Amino acid sequence: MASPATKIFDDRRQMVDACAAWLVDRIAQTEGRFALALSGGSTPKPLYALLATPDISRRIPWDRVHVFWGDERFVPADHPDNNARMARETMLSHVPIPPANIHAMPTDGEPEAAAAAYQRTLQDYYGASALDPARPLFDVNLLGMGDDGHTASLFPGATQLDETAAWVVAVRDQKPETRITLTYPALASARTVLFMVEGAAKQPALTRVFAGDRALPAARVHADGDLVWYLDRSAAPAA
Ligand SMILES: O=C1O[C@H](COP(=O)(O)O)[C@@H](O)[C@H](O)[C@H]1O
Repeated sequence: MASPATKIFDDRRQMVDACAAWLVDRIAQTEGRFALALSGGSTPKPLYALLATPDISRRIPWDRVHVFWGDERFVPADHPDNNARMARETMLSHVPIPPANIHAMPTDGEPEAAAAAYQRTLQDYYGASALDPARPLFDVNLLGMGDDGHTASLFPGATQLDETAAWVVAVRDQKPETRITLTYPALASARTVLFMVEGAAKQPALTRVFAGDRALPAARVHADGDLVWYLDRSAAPAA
């Protein structure tokens, strides 16, 4: 990876504060609809909770914000592992976002059909079935990274890493649950891709990602616009 923009914070609190402030500004500076792709897992929870606090939430024009997900565990919407449930509980149910602006991944029926349905949702929003790098799908795509270097539900060695046509695919070979994930072309279609990574457990993988080790899925993410890493000091790559 060629010199990613990296911001390193002393701790998680500082990282989350900075990320929220940046996001609020970015939404304010954007005219019309604002498409925000969310990640799941544990890392973004404090960010979502902060965005829902009255002081921050009132500065966000929620009626203009549309939320999507980069990936989802294929479990019922009320399951504790459901990424959209986490975002609803920490943020979306506490802010005045119109329900029609919440575009969760479906998790019923067959995973492949659900992935195809979500691709149609994205294409309807985008207004085209082919991505144009000059007109990104997302204003901001928030991503996380697992200890093994996975991002969204793109895991090391998975066949989905090679997908170049579909925007959304099913991931059947991960345990314990099947997943749905955006593919690299869709993840890249963003004015800003912002990774948030925290904790010493991620430092070894992050060191490899920053060294350009393409075996780790996070290392292969590009952005049509900017790609930025927000890290806490314990996750920061070894020099
Ligand atoms: O499984 C997932 O893991 C990654 C990283 O999660 P974290 O708990 O280590 O923060 C997350 O970005 C992804 O959305 C999620 O489905």
